[in-house]
Amino acid sequence: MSTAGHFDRIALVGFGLIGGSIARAARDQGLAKEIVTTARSAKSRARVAELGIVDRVVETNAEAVKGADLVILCIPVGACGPVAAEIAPHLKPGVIVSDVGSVKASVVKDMAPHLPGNAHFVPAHPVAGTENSGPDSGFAELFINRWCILTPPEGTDANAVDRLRAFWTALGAKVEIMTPEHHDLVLAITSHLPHLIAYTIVGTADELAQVTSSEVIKFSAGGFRDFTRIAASDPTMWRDVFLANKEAVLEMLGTFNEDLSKLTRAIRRGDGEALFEHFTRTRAIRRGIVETGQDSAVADFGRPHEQLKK
Ligand SMILES: NC(=O)C1=CN([C@@H]2O[C@H](COP(=O)(O)OP(=O)(O)OC[C@H]3O[C@@H](n4cnc5c(N)ncnc54)[C@H](O)[C@@H]3O)[C@@H](O)[C@H]2O)C=CC1
Ligand SMILES: O=C(O)C(=O)Cc1ccc(O)cc1
Repeated sequence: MSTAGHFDRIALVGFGLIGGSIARAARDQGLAKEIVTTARSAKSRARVAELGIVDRVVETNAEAVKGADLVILCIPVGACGPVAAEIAPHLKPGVIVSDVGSVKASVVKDMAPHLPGNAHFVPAHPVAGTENSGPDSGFAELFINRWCILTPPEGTDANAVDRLRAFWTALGAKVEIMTPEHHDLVLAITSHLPHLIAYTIVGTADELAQVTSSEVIKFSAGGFRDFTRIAASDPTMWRDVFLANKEAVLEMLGTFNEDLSKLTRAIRRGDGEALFEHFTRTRAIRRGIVETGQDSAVADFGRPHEQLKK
């Protein structure tokens, strides 16, 4: 089939938020003759079958990938290496193998050694998501107007990269290519550190002696409420992200702590000028994001398709 972004058989290993969203969008856009997915427990297989989005739901990853032209691992980054080893003997020659992990260098390092020479490995990260997980959490519009970053290792077949780019474009995403290392540095500051800060502050508020938990809930209308959404994100996924992107996160955390110390000092010294100057600069950054339409990734979760396109 030569239609851009189309594959005869797509195998999704993992049917959670991202796997389920890819399945819904690919089906809506007619991007595959057949979509197969893995669901490991009998309960989740029954649920995925009931949803009626994919053509087949199977128990093992080996069975899912057999005969597939595009295989996408939609599982926590820590599971990508072992799953690559598990599926390798069952891959069709010429298959494109990809993933959706939030960290890229570790996924490349963990997966690449297991994949056969006749498979094309094109790692990907759709920079789009929510705090929800599981088979019911996905939606077809998730990737519309969001970035999807591809990090193909040097020497990857250009045609395979083009085909995966066309696939993500057909799902509604804007595609950019960069190295895994650069991806991990950028995402450490734009995604991983914000999640760590949210996990920290919600935990801190929960442990306060002077303020009760019921007061925290009652008066959470300010910034705290936004942090609680992020801090509700999947624990397995985020444990793996911080273990896998350790170096870049620690580097960004060092800079963050220095900047936090500067603001702490300004508050202690009553330096209103320093605070005002800092807040003015950050307000301009937010306004720049809004003007270029980049804020929708945060603001649009859960909105119906028609609103998302506006
Ligand atoms: N949640 C988000 O907002 C985003 C997540 N990502 C990345 O997408 C990947 C998947 O995340 P979600 O879909 O959110 O998670 P999820 O928790 O909704 O789904 C993950 C699925 O993988 C399955 N799974 C785990 N280990 C497996 C294995 N060894 N074999 C087969 N299935 C296995 C789980 O049973 C579950 O169904 C992660 O690597 C994450 O970093 C990327 C962009 C956004
Ligand atoms: O829920 C949110 O605000 C997110 O930031 C979603 C998200 C989580 C992980 C990613 O790698 C990309 C996007």
